[in-house]
Amino acid sequence: MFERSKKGETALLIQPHAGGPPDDGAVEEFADLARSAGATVAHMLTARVDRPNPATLIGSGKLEEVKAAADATGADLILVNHPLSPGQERNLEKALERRVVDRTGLILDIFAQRARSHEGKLQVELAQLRHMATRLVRGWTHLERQRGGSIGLRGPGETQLETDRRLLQKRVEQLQRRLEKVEVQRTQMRRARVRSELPRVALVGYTNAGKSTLFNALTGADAYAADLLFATLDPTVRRIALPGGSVVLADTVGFVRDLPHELVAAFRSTLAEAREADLLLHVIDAADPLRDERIAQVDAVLEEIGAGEIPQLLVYNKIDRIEGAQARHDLPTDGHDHAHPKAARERVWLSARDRDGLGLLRDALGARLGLRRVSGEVQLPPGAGRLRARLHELGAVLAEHHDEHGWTLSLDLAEADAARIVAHAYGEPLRPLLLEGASAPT
Ligand SMILES: Nc1nc2c(ncn2[C@@H]2O[C@H](COP(=O)(O)OP(=O)(O)OP(=O)(O)O)[C@@H](O)[C@H]2O)c(=O)[nH]1
Repeated sequence: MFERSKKGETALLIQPHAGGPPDDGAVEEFADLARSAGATVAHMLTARVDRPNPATLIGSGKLEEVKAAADATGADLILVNHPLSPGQERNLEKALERRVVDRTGLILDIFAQRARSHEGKLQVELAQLRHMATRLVRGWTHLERQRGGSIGLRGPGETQLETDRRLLQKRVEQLQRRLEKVEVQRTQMRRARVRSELPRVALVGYTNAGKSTLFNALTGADAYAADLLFATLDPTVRRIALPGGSVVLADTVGFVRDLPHELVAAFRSTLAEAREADLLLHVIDAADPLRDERIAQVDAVLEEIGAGEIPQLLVYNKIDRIEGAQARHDLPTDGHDHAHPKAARERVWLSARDRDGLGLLRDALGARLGLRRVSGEVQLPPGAGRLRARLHELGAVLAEHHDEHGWTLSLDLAEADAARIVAHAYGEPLRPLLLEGASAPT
């Protein structure tokens, strides 16, 4: 649905900052975002804005400097790492004679490129239209047409910009109705999963940390992973089998620092996967020099979406990129380190790409979720053929004996599977039989 520009645009980046020196991490992250949208970064400028200019955000001297740098580097797009009002955006475009896109516009563009599911596409289109609606005012210069640019205009942009507000409003309403329907379906699916009583685990983490790669490694699914930001836009949900039973694993959207509020709202149903999880697997790029900052930024977003209190297991991924690093499992430390309050959290160090350390993660997950195995003997009446077949399918049958009363089965299986199969599919009476003979958890 969303086409990438054939030829990458050349962008000049502006990093506004107040007081003190500019934050290098923020500048680098913004450059990553720009590249992720398909732009070539020609130049970066910082601009001190202690007292933001209401018309153009940056002062007139800086504006001249930006214009000169843009001319010298042949930049055809200006990206500003700060929210711009529609008026500021317009004034800057006029002064710089180039298209200007703010941070939210850039992130929306990336989301538009990466949306995979029907719901994800609807969510992005709605967020883009809302962002755009405020900019549809008289005097729009349509610079993008003359210059053939595309960042910030992909998705619905090309056609909707030329329509009037009434049409835009109609489309917004239509999208809202469709989304409501999809959200109802998603909620029903989630409820069904809750009823299945399986523990729910959600992968969260800074964008590009390796969530999709880990999801694929754990599920064997061939979901899309790319060395670009936001490869994951739509959560993929799968059941995975652990030694002590099954859990439901959800992949979620990659987080960035200061996720624009429009996007948090647009992705509320997607983010609900994280909010409603029993445990979060917080995936971290262990080789990222800014990894501690990233952890704090993800924690801040989790806090914002109401998932701040959900227990986490930290997964330090990409150990193959750290010399001498080996897969390992650090149990949570009891002593509370005040300088690093999060230092006490449980961690697993692994490489999702090389599938190194996955066993440690599976065991840690099982232990953390209290997954246990049960074993014992159970007698099945002759009519319980389906249950017997199901138990065989699960590999739960160690031995069996058949006589005129039916089957006597010697079983070993996950407690959750036992409870689920027996209680839900075949009626309560069989449950005590199985659990009576249960051995101590392994
Ligand atoms: N060296 C190395 N690279 C990895 C590892 N895991 C993932 N990657 C790479 O990191 C990049 C990002 O991986 P993804 O799985 O798409 O990351 P993500 O967290 O899902 O990204 P978003 O969707 O942007 O949030 C890809 O190029 C992966 O191949 C790893 O263990 N080692």
